[in-house]
This record gives sequence, C-alpha cells and structure tokens, in this order.
Amino acid sequence: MSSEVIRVENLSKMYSTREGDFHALDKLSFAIEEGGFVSIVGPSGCGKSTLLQLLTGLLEPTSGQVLIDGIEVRKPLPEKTGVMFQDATLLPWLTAEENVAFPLSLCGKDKKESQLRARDLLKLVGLGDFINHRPAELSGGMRQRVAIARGLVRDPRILLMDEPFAALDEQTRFKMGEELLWIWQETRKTILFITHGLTEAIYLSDTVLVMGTKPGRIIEVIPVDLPRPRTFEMIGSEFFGKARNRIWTLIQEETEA
Ligand SMILES: Nc1ncnc2c1ncn2[C@@H]1O[C@H](COP(=O)(O)OP(=O)(O)OP(=O)(O)O)[C@@H](O)[C@H]1O
Repeated sequence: MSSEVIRVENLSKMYSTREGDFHALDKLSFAIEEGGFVSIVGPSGCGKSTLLQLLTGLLEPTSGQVLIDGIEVRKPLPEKTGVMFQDATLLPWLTAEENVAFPLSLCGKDKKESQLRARDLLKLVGLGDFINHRPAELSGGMRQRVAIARGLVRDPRILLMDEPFAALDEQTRFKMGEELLWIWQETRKTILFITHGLTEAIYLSDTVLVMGTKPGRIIEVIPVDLPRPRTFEMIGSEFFGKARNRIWTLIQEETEA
C-alpha cells in the first residue's frame, strides 16, 4: 500500500514589496504518494518556484504548512529532499565526482565512502567514464546528469526539480526525461517536477497539477492514465492530445484573465 510523503495544506505566501503585500500563493493543498511523479505547470509568475522553495524549507509560508513524512517543514531537510534547478549549479573547479560527493563532505562523511557513492551514482546517470571531468568539459545534458547524481547523493526520498531541463535543446531534453524516468524506476524516489513543457509534464508524470495566477493556486488536477513505460508513440495518442489541449486552454484562460 502506498503512503503519503508530501502534504501541502492551505499553503499561502505573501511577499512584502515596496508597493505593499503581494499575494503569490493562495491556499494550495495537495498530497503526493510515495514513489509518485507529479508535475506542476502554469503561467509564468504563478508561483511555481515559490512553491518549490516552500517545499525545500528555504522559504517560510505566510500561512498553511508543508508536511514531509507527516512532519512540518521548518528548515531545509537535505536528508529528505534533493533539489535540482534549471542551472546545474556545479562548482567549476571540482570534478564530476567531487561535485557529486560535495554534499557528503559538508556533513562530514568519510572521504573514501563518499567517493564510492559518487562514482556509483555517476554510473547510474551514465557518466561512469566522466568522473574526473570538470563541468566545463561536459555538455549541458551531462552537467544536468551530474546535478541529478548530486541530488541523489544523500539518498533523499524526494527529488524537487525546478525546470531542470529547460536550458537543453529539444532532443537532449527528451532524452534526459527518458533517463529521469529510468532513474526514478530504479530508485523509487518521489518526484515533484516543475516545467513549462506541457508534453514533458504529461509524458513524465502520474499527475499534472495546473496552476492559475494572481494569486497562484491550483486550478486543475489532471491524472495521466497512460501505461508505463511511456513511449514516444504515446505522444500522438488521443489521450495525450486531449490532456495537452486541456492544460493549454486552462493556461491561456489564466493569462488572458
Ligand atoms: N522575493 C520576492 N519578493 C517579491 N515578489 C516576489 C519574490 N519572489 C517572487 N515574487 C513574485 O511572486 C510571483 C511568483 O514568482 P515565482 O518565481 O514563484 O513564479 P514562477 O511561476 O516560478 O515563474 P516562472 O514560471 O516565470 O519561473 C511573481 O509575480 C514574482 O514576481
């Protein structure tokens, strides 16, 4: 039986600005089951990154709460949540292996053990032959794979991903999505994936949460009833087309409102 790993309850966030309070998120509520893959899409500025920062514990909610494993998040919990951003944010002077092992060195783990763990993860993401390469010697897709390995290094149950493949070309992006699904199946992590790509969201996820704007809120929950493994041909299916049109219409209505 699956259990709930993430619960977001009536989550609201106001930012104080020179013009007064800005209502970024309004009473968001949703839950993600263990091992689930949930994507969030919505118009620019609807509060996706704000939501992710609240989930990481980097930002405090104005009201409501985020629960991880039933416990309220009040500070970053790197042992529970791995985070990935659009920019791989690797340290340029470190090798791929050292970058992946870096979070372990911060919490005082044994160096040899950390190296072995980093090496295993680099193999998992297909970079076993690149452990001694520095970020400048890797392609954009490879750098993102190093960032995935680093996100997994403390073996968190949850991966929070904020547009991780947005800067990649279309083919690399699709390939990275396939690889992420494979890694997800291997590791059974719970993934929350923020994207502007509607096809990407549907292709990867069990559920797509569509956000509206002003203030940011969830306007529709779209279950993706497609079998796994997902295949490229599914993108041309009637279900896929309908789901994409539905999300597109919702986002257009929000941007025009
Ligand atoms: N620190 C802040 N202070 C004031 N307003 C902020 C702050 N951070 C974000 N905002 C505002 O909150 C709203 C939501 O921003 P956020 O970055 O979460 O949206 P987003 O959906 O991730 O946007 P995008 O899709 O363009 O990346 C925006 O209107 C933004 O201008």
